[in-house]
Amino acid sequence: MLEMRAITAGYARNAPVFRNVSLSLEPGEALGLLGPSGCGKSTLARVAALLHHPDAGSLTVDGAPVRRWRHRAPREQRTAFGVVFQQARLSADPRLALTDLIAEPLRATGRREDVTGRVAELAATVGLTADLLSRRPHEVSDGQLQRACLARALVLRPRWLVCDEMTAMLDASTTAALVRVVEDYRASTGAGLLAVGHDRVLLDRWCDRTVEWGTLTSG
Ligand SMILES: Nc1ncnc2c1ncn2[C@@H]1O[C@H](COP(=O)(O)OP(=O)(O)OP(=O)(O)O)[C@@H](O)[C@H]1O
Repeated sequence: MLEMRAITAGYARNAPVFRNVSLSLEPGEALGLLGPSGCGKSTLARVAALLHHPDAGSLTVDGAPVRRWRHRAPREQRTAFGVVFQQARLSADPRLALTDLIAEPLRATGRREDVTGRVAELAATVGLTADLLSRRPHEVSDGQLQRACLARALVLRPRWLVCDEMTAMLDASTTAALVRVVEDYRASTGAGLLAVGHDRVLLDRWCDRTVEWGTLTSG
C-alpha cells in the first residue's frame, strides 16, 4: 500500500504549492491522477517516489513510514520505485549510451553482474534494437529515449511505478507500446502504478481508478 496523508509540499518554505493532499493506492492498483496544469501533480508524484521532501504530512510505503527522501532515503525504500517523467531528455544523462542509461540503477546498487542479461531482456521488452542501445540520447528520437527511460525504471523490478506524463510527448503507436509494457510488467509482478496525466481517455483505459486533483484536499 502507498499512503500519502495530508501532504503539504512546494519549493519555498512559506509558500507551498499545495496543502493537505491525501492519496492512497492499494497494492497492485493502477491509479490515474488528473488535474489542471501547475496544481502540483508532478510535485506530489515526486513526493510519492521519495524524490521530493514534503513540508508536512506522512507517506507510508508497504507498511513502512518514510522518514527520509532523496539520497537520504534507505536503499530498500528508494528502489521500491521506478519513475518515468515526461521529458526523457531532462532525465537522461547525455553522456551515456542507452545501454548504460538502462543499466545505471544496477551499477548504482552494486549489481554489475546482472547488467548484460537484464539490459538485453529489457531492450527486447521496450522494443530497442542493438544499434540503438549503443547510441547516446542526442542520437535517438524522443520516443526511443523514452523507451530506454522506461527500461531504466523497470530494471530493479520496482513494486511501484510512477509515470508522470510518460506519454505526453509521444505519438499514438509509441504511447500504446509503452502503456502495454507497463501493463505487462504489472500483470507479471503485481506492481502498483501512479500515472499522472492530462488525457482522461487514456488514464481511464489504463488505470483501475482515476481521481481529480480537486478531490484530494482534506481542508
Ligand atoms: N523546481 C521547482 N522550483 C520552483 N517551483 C517549481 C519547481 N517545480 C515546479 N514548480 C512550481 O510548482 C507548481 C506545481 O508544479 P508541478 O509541476 O507539480 O505541477 P503539475 O500539476 O504537474 O503541472 P503540469 O500539469 O503543467 O505538469 C508550479 O507553479 C510550478 O511552477
